[in-house]
Amino acid sequence: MAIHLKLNTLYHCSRSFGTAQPCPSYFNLTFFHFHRHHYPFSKTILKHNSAASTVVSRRALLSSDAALFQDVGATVFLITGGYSLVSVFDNLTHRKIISQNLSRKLVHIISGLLFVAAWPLFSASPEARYFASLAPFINGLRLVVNGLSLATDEGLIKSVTREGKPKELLQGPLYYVLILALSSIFFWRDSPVGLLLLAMMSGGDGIADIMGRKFGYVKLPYNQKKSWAGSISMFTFGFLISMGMLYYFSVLGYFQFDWNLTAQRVAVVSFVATVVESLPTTEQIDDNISVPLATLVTAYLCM
Ligand SMILES: C/C(=C\COP(=O)(O)O)CCC[C@H](C)CCC[C@H](C)CCCC(C)C
Ligand SMILES: Nc1ccn([C@@H]2O[C@H](COP(=O)(O)OP(=O)(O)O)[C@@H](O)[C@H]2O)c(=O)n1
Repeated sequence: MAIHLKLNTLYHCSRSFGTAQPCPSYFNLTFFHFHRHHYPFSKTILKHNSAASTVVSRRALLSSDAALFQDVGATVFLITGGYSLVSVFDNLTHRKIISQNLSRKLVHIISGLLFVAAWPLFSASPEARYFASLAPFINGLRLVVNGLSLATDEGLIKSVTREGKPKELLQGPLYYVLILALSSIFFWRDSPVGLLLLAMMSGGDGIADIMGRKFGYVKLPYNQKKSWAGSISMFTFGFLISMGMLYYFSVLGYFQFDWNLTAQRVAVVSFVATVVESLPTTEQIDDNISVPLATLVTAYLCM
């Protein structure tokens, strides 16, 4: 009789615990399935395996608890951070230190980039991505409740809308947080596509607005509402932020890149996203949908 040890879910948590060790997903604890085969095995070996499996299962349970606490802590940090960010910019707008438009754009840039930068705080458990998505989903709920005027959070409305109308929360800001949530679920730390998508939406598109409003005297020939300064800024900063994000995650061990090839590919992705953002289609489709979509398709085709 042979013992065939089948571990249900084993996840190597190199980062979370500093050493590569088996770490099960906490909701999908490792269940040891013993399949008895008809091979001669002495009781001693059976006892040894049984004792060993008890040790491993205890360690697995401990590491799964640690992973759960780690993910809950990181989620609380993100949610708290999101609320704090909005209230800081509400304060700055209220005290007229910055304009409402600049406040919205800085929240647009900072929230998305810090959200992604915080992904390594989560454990290596398969469920970690869902915990991370809670922060944008909870903010989305907040945007819907205030956008439908079921509640009135003046600070939120002032710091993330153009004209201070609650209904505005149901457009750009809501699409934005939904893209954050979906990117963490479908791409997470497993694919550079999600990083590029958020770098272009948060960093590139956000900076295009700031630079375009400030220096956008020369308009684009095909779109009088957008300018060369805005688009060139989107391409340049979108590229740099994307490369910075890829470098950050590669230093943490999530990816390894051929940087020359990657730079060329990211340049193509940034260019396509910039062209899409410059098109006169904002009335039909929000930039917070068109830019991530263009980035996603181009990154899939060339990354
Ligand atoms: C203002 C925003 C989008 C509007 O975009 P646009 O219409 O100008 O193109 C961003 C809305 C952000 C949201 C209210 C808060 C999101 C917080 C995020 C999920 C978590 C950030 C955590 C970090 C540690 C600060
Ligand atoms: N490529 C771009 C993007 C924005 N902008 C400037 O930024 C303003 C807001 O751009 P937008 O309509 O894309 O703003 P959001 O939809 O991102 O909030 C535009 O009206 C332009 O003044 C630009 O000049 N060039």
